[in-house]
This record gives sequence, structure tokens and C-alpha cells, in this order.
Amino acid sequence: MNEQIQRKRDESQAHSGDEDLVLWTDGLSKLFGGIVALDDVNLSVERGELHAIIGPNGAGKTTLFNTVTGKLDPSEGSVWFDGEEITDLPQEERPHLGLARSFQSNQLFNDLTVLENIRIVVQTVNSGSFDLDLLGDGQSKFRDRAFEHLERVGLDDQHGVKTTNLSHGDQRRLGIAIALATEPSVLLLDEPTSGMGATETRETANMIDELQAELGLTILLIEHDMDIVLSMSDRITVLNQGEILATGPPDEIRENEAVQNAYLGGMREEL
Ligand SMILES: Nc1ncnc2c1ncn2[C@@H]1O[C@H](COP(=O)(O)OP(=O)(O)OP(=O)(O)O)[C@@H](O)[C@H]1O
Repeated sequence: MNEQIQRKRDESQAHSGDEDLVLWTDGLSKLFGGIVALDDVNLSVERGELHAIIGPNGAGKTTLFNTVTGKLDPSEGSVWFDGEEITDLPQEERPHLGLARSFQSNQLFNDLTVLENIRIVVQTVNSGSFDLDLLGDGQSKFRDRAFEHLERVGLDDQHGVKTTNLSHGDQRRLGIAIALATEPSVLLLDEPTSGMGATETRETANMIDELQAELGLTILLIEHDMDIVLSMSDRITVLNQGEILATGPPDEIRENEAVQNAYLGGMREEL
């Protein structure tokens, strides 16, 4: 291992002793052919915070999520979770550590009901293997646990509805409930309010606030709605052209000149 890589490793491991940090990246880069989607990104997420990732279209927000969750391999750099390097850990093993991402609608079983979708995950988490047995004896405790997750996202009264018949907003809420069913400590939400009207957006924001407070979750959030970002976040990281422009609390980000310039013409008004 050359000296530079060893030094970086040592620095990353030094973070391992920092109890406040639950997730961080070190020199994370991702290239798609000639496109630099992420460029030497050092993200650090503190335990229990709601941390928003913002930035103009194409800034690298989704790519950052995809490399943190293992959907994509980084071109360079490392990802750390709870003091351990997870850069090479397969995507499907990360939820077992407590790192979960909201499920997308195309990951749901459309012909099963809302409750059945959650129960499969609850049972799988508890039995340690994929478990489709929804009728077996002794499964009622899983049903109760599944209901609790549905209550948290306000979908309990729709437990018998087939997923395919849910509204767009409710499918997104179900995606969050399924992620909760993996019992995460860190939850990644990629534009949870996209496609929602003003009322539904506010309700979803309140729900996320409650999840953070009641479950003590750390939440990493990609969100375009600046009102939500500025009012809810403990800290914000601003990405621009694959690089971190700034990280800090909302007031600091709002005043940051580089951030204002990056948003000029587009979202400056909203800041
Ligand atoms: N699979 C891919 N193949 C090629 N280029 C990609 C791929 N995924 C992302 N990119 C490119 O990488 C850059 C960052 O994209 P990314 O989707 O991460 O940005 P984003 O900030 O999430 O954007 P948006 O707000 O529009 O969703 C963009 O230039 C995008 O075109």
C-alpha cells in the first residue's frame, strides 16, 4: 500500500474513535466514463442528526446515496459506518448493520397488501432468512410489529389495500415503513416528498421529524424543497458538480456565499 493511501486509511480510522460520527466517507469519488459524479467527498454524519444533502440537478446527490448504500462501487475512497469500513460490504448486508434506505415502489410486491409487504420484511429480519410464510403459527407478533411500523407512517388504516392501489404518496410512505422494518439506526431518504402536493409534503415532513425524535434515528435526506430542508435539518451538506461546497447548520448555509453563487439564477430566492 503506498504512503498516501496508508495515511488516508489512518485518518479514517482516527474517526473510528469519534463516538459522535455514525457515518462518514473519505475521499469518495465516482466516475461514469468521463463524468465526475463525485469528487473527493468527505461527508460526515453525526449520530441522531437530520442531515440534508442538497445541490443543483446533477450535483451527485443520488450517486452519493448509491455509493454509501453499496448500490454502486466508488471509483476511489472509502465509506465508514459505526467505526467500521464498509466500502466493500455487499449492498444487501448493509441493512443488517443498521443502514437502511427507503424502498422504491418498484421494490414492493404489488399483488400483496400493505401489511403483507411489511410482514415479509419483519419476519425476514427476525428469522434471518427470506420468509414468505404469512399464515404460519406464531406469526402474530410479527403482525403486531408490522402494524407498529404502519402506524408510524400513518398507513395502518390501509393495511388491507394492495400496494398497487396505493396513491403515489402512500407508496412512498410504505417504502419508508419497510425501511423501518429493518430496524435501522441510520435511514437514507431520497426525495421523500417528490410528486406530493403542499399538504402531503408538510405531513411527510412532520412524520420524518417524529421518526427522528421518537426512534432516535439518524436521517440522511435528499430533498429539493428548501422550506423543508431549512426548517428541519440539523445540518446541511451542499454538493455542486460532485464536490462538497459547504456543510453546516441551516443559518450558516443560508449565508454562505459559495452556496448562494451555486444557486444563482436557480434556487437563490429559496435560500
Ligand atoms: N449510471 C450513470 N451513468 C452515467 N452517468 C451517470 C449515472 N448516474 C449519474 N450520472 C451522472 O452523474 C452526475 C451526478 O448525477 P446524480 O444523479 O448523482 O445527481 P443528483 O444531484 O442526484 O441530480 P438530481 O437532483 O437531478 O437527481 C450527473 O452528471 C449524471 O448525469
